[in-house]
Amino acid sequence: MYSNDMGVSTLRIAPSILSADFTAIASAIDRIEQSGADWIHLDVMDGHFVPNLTFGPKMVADIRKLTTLPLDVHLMVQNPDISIPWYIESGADHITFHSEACVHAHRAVQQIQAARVRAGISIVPSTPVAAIEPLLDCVDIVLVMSVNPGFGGQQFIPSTLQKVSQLARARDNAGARYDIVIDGGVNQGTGQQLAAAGADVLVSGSAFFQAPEPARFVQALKNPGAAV
Ligand SMILES: O=C(CO)[C@H](O)[C@H](O)COP(=O)(O)O
Ligand SMILES: [Fe+2]
Repeated sequence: MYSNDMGVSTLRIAPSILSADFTAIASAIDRIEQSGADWIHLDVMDGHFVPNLTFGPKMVADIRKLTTLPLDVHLMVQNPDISIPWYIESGADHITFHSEACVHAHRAVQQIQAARVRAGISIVPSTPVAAIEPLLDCVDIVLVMSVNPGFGGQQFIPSTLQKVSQLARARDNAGARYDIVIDGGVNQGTGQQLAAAGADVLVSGSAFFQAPEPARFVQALKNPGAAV
């Protein structure tokens, strides 16, 4: 559920800099900090796993110097085990990689956690939750893609909601501890549905950077249904 005993929202918001102006990254980080958001989501794309390229570990290290907010690195790269050490070194707090891109996913989770970084596993819209079931007792984050990865500003895929409920139920039944993070097409409408289904963290790129008042936007996502 997305509120605690005191009725305070426990939903966390992770703006993605994918929709920021990369020539003005410090001002984008400032916008995120001023908004009251919880994490900064950093989309690393390699042009192979997804048909787009973004940035690498230097950008993550440079952003690390600007903020103490948790840096949530989303690796959309083939064979992430090769590059995981680069992102550990660059100061990431969380490293999430794709199940579809990594043969030895369990080993990659151990590699990340051995560096005291939170480890996440992600699935694209066509991958079922069952594909990552053997990892659910050891990961810190499950990132469910609600669009096909590669680009911001796409439309939310509704079948994601069922995956979120399935993951929330599986966690309760097993006493596991992962955060359920949803990435792609999040806005106030889809955010409300995702919160009700059991999401813990909402990533928002285009909607966050288009919002005229980022702090108001973050509050509205955290408190679905409330007038803010
Ligand atoms: O991983 C991603 C794309 O692959 C981005 O994090 C995601 O798409 C966020 O952008 P938006 O909120 O505009 O959908
Ligand atoms: Fe992402």
